Amino acid sequence: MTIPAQGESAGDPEILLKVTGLQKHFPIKKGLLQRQVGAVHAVDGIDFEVRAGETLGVVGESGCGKSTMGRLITRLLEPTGGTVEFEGKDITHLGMGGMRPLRRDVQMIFQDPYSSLNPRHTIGTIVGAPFKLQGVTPEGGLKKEVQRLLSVVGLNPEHYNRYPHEFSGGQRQRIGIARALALNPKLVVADEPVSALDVSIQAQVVNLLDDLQQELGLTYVIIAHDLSVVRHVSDRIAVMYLGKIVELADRDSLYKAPMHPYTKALMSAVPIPDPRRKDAKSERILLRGDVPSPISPPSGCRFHTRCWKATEICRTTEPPLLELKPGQRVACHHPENFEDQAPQDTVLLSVAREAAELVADEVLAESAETSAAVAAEVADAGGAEAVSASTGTASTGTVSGGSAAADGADAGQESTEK
Ligand SMILES: Nc1ncnc2c1ncn2[C@@H]1O[C@H](COP(=O)(O)OP(=O)(O)OP(=O)(O)O)[C@@H](O)[C@H]1O
Repeated sequence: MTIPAQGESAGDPEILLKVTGLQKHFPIKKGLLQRQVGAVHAVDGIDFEVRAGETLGVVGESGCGKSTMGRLITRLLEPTGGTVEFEGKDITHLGMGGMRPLRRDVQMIFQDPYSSLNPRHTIGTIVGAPFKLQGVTPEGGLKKEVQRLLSVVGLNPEHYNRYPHEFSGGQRQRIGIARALALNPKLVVADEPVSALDVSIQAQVVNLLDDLQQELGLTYVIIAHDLSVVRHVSDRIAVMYLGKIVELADRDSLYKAPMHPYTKALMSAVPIPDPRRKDAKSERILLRGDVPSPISPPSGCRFHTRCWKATEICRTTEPPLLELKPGQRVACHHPENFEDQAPQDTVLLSVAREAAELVADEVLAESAETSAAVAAEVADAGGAEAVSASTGTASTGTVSGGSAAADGADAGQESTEK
């Protein structure tokens, strides 16, 4: 599968889904007259595209708006603002009739295989329901097609007449997948498809999704709260925080050199097995507190209340999502592994100083070292970016303000020189 570079033209046939300025504000109503007194800014202006045949992973902590985004792009929810285009057609406000053909092309797999299947229906009825709803009779008859779908997802077609409670969690999720595949969709949105399953079963279901993609040429948007699930299956990853996309990059760039501090924090929460580092002590970035309320999100950069790099500009000015490196978009004034976007702003906010206490010195040092290593690589490639990336190192040193970070920056410098 070849994926074209980012930023291609809007009419690109490779782009299956295009989302522009998408918003969902849930009104908060009070009193007898149910007057609107506020709104939950669940999704607050996001832009991205999904290319045919790719897997876009969407990650972020609970409450960041991932499920709402999934429901908006499958049109299970009506957006408050922005547009959704599917195969170049604006589907943002299509009514029931207009959506009918699209329901075949876009399917959703839900998180909870226990509650998403009707316990009173046999799996034959459940998997066959999409045909009935669309008024389609499959070639060879409904029963035969349902049995074929069951075997495609690795279930015994003879179990056609059994009920959901007779299956394990992993098997039930396979039933959900068979139902989603029934009408041969183009796009499948999977909302936390494995988080309700045992860890040992999770890999099986993720592998099944991967195999089905190869066989059927599916396009996926896979939503997960951490990076461990999407890591192996995604071509690109969007990181969401409080209703916004803060970083969107191809998988390898994101893992090699995350640019948003939030991405870095999410990544440090997932231990990555690396035999070369088996003796190294694993350091983690701890995020203080919960995601702030989406009813009144923080001003400027929404992550500034938990970020160890936050300065005044982060509190006052919202950073736009910019493509700072090819294939890597980030919304940050002081990105990791890259040139500082607001180098004049060096005084840390007090919240950032407190957050830095939670970020181990070793992490800050390692952060500086990675920045320098990336700078060296870019320099090897002969890009002018090298200069900026080393400035990024300096910025990490500035942020921590401590000697450890300065040492880290030095260590990084050393590794650049080597
Ligand atoms: N129907 C609704 N009415 C009001 N608020 C809602 C509604 N659905 C979601 N929200 C709120 O919108 C915000 C985003 O929720 P959403 O479920 O999209 O987040 P999420 O990142 O998917 O989290 P989780 O992984 O916990 O599902 C949350 O604060 C949630 O409480």
